[in-house]
Amino acid sequence: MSHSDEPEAASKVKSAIAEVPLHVADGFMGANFAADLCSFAAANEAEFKRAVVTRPNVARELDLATRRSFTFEGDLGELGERFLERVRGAGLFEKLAIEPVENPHHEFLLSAHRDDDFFTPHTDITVSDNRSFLGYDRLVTLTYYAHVPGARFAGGELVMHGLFGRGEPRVIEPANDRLVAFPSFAPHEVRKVAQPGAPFAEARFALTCWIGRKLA
Ligand SMILES: O=C(O)CCC(=O)C(=O)O
Ligand SMILES: [Fe+2]
Repeated sequence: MSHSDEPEAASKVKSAIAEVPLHVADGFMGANFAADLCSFAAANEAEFKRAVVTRPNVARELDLATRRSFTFEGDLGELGERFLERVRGAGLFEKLAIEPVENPHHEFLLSAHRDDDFFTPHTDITVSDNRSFLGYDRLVTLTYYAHVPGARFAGGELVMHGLFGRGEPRVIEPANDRLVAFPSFAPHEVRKVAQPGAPFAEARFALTCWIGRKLA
């Protein structure tokens, strides 16, 4: 490559990384699974706790200015197995152009966003000072959305941001039975949900599954 090619080559790299890969699959699990997930969440309402955040040197912290929602960190039982079975056959690493990992680690989080809940822009990775907290490096984030028919909520869109503030934000509705997959390093946010007075059972439920590589 001649010296004069460099500026153009550099700008290609920058535009290539401004938009990160994203895969959206509607009807990913089927209506029965979505309904089962909503029933499971409703039956376990008492086990949902205020969501926490991780930051350098702090493994878990309540920070309601950054993240406001409720999360269930217990065992999902057969729902987790059903989900993973479908994920394994879906070629999601390939769809995101990420090298698949042998024997990956999976982590689940079931969340409920209710009235006024949100998650400000963030990435799902841990680096340097907080890398050891999880015991694995997150590579792929999956979010699967479910809510009961007629759930009264507005907002709650997932917004994918370009890297370094570049590119156009991509706005994805949390449609029932929709899967969204993206590299865990991608900045994203959950816009505020509005559902004044709605019961827990009508929350915007999301099953997040992180797939990653175990730390050596
Ligand atoms: O619920 C969503 O749409 C995404 C949640 C999220 O970003 C997370 O749990 O890290
Ligand atoms: Fe996230």
